[in-house]
Amino acid sequence: MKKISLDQEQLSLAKFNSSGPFAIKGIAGSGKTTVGLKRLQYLRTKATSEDKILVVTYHKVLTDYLKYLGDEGEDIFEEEVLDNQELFQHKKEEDKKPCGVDIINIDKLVHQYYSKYRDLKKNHKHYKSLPRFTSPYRDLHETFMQSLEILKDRYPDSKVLKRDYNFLKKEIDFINNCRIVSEKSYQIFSRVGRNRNEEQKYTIPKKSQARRELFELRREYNNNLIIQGKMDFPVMRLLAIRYISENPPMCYQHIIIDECQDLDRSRMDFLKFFLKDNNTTTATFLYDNAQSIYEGSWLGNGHAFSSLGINILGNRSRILKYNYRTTYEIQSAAQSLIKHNNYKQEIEPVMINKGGVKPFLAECKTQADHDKYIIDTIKNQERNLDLKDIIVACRTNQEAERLTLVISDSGIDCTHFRSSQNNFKNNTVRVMTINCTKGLESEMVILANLNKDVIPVNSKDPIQALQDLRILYVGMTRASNILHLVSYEESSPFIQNMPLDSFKLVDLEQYQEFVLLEKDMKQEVRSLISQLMDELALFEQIRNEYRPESNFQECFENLMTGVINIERITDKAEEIHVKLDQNSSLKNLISSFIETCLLKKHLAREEMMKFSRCPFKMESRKKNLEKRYPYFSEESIQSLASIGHLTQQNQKESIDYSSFISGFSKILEIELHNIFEERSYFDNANFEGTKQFGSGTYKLYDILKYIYHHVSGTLNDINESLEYINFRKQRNKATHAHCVRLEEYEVIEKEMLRPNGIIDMLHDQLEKE
Ligand SMILES: Nc1ncnc2c1ncn2[C@@H]1O[C@H](COP(=O)(O)OP(=O)(O)OP(=O)(O)O)[C@@H](O)[C@H]1O
Repeated sequence: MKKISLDQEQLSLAKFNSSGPFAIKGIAGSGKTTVGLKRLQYLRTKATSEDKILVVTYHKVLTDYLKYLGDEGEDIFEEEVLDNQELFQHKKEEDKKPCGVDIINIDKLVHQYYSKYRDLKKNHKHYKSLPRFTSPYRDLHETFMQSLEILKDRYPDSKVLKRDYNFLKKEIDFINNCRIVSEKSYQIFSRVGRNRNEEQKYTIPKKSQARRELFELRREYNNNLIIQGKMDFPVMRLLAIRYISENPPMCYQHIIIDECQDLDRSRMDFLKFFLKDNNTTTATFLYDNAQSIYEGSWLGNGHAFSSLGINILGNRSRILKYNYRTTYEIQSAAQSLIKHNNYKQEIEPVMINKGGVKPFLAECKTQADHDKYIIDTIKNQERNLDLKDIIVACRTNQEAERLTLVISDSGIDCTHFRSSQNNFKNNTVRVMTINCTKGLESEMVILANLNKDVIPVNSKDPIQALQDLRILYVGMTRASNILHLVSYEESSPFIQNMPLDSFKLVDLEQYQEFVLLEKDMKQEVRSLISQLMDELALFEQIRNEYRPESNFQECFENLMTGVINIERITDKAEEIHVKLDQNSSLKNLISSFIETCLLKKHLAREEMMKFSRCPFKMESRKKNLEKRYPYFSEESIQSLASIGHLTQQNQKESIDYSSFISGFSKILEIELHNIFEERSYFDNANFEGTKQFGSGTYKLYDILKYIYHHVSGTLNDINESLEYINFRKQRNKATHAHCVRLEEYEVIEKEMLRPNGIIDMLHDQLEKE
């Protein structure tokens, strides 16, 4: 498991040391759960052995995931937790044993107390037949319809009671979930988050006869359930609360609640009973309203903590806005989903440093094509990813069940993750509903069955549509590197509303072509691409490392301008290498550069050309390139165009590799030189300079992208090169956020040179040799 070094803000939140409630709001991937885990570690080392800590999540799957992270990740953090916090001054020296921790999902906890209530009432004339668990849908539906009939007899002219089952049941659940216990409160209750204009017909006016009838329906239904020995979740929670309000439960010194935007009022109220009543207890709330996916969500629908009697003031409410998880491209697509479907996000995310490939959109014709695409995609990744790094998620459990069978039948190990025990250690593909992916993450996520009328289930119901939009947003933001969106017949309107450039559209025929290639061949192509990337990263690296020394500039420029073909590059490099002092780290860099060049030459010659394709003729190719790269010099355009031309002509024959490389090198030479020129801006350390530098790297990046695309012409899944991702890692911030300050850029640079960075890897490699 990777080591994490928390940023300053995260660390200060993990070690926030005053008692009382404390809220951390943050965008998807900003490290809320990570901070929660660190905070748990911190509180644990500080609390006494009599204390207990409760960690609560909404979903069982997330609970299992946290337990897994807790087990695996005893030392996932780089930093030591500091001592001396006032909060723990009461801790005695001799009491060093760690306190106990309960990690549980909220509904399991509710069920425990409901069971106690059931035991207590086993001889009560009305409550004696309470069931152990919730009843099947069929039974609940039956009781509901009976209760509705009673109400219809009572109010024969009622309009609201003529609404369909889903509408009415949702409203009754809403009343129960919000713990609205009198008709008077219901009459004046505002349903935050509903847009009145568009959803007039879905809102029920305040102080109306309709609300009276609905409230009576709720009473009738709740009573009938209990009398008939049936149970649903909202009523179960009310009974559990009734129990703990009369029989105080075992209390906790600290409570951490992850994803608490999903909790409705009854769950939040329930949890409040578990906090010890003393002046050293803490409650940490971790949440993100953009990921609120349930209608009854309390915070998620805009209610304030104060409405729960919880006061979170001043620096007790903090925001995390740096996205550490996803790539720039995935985050942009998720933002575009939100923007183009008219939803406004509370916190504007800031990308930290990751670049990758756009999400793949595969719009298949039939369900069979859809399933095949998913299977091929998984098989295709087998060499690069473990199966457990892949999540396949869809809207419903029924579809998840079906996909699990289909994927298993193709010989891939795969498990349906849901409410039963979920083992995160097993190396199998994880199939689940998108709701269950909440709080999880994975290298690769395949969102399946994104069809019209599946998501949103009912686009005419704006509340449902908003929930489903957030569900899709949650699903998309689970992917750390690769995201596939797959549909068949007709895609979800959410996707149709997004601009096409948010995705990389999959040409299904070409995809098949790649899938059919031999595994070894694929691997070679990947390795070739990554070597090219390495080499370019190295140029950059050398330049960055020796920026302050003027003689380096000369040396570097010699290296660059002397480039005509690969032999010349290596010769020049060797020349410099000989001249350098034995201890110079530049010497090592150049050694590895030479190694890379030679290796590249060896591997690239044959394979590179096999996979190059370019569909244009020379002149149209040039025009196209000019349009695409308006800031490129004429010479660069000419060279790029001839590379394409050359490679196309030589596609099937043995090729003149050195001409290819000379074109390629020419571009590098020109564009890197341009960047060099911009160094004066960079040295001025002002805003403009950074911007200019940003555009400089952008040029280089675009060349890379072009070459990458070119080399991997037929490969639609251009996601396999880790090096590619690494190389781009530090670029996005300067490229896309035009207002990055120089200091920030320097932080990024340091990050590039951090331990285990590219330089270290090269040194290690050399040492091994
Ligand atoms: N300071 C950091 N440095 C590097 N990686 C980090 C840092 N903070 C968090 N991460 C990583 O970012 C990813 C997302 O973190 P985490 O799951 O805690 O975010 P989250 O805010 O809970 O996300 P979500 O709300 O989407 O579930 C994890 O892989 C985590 O290891």
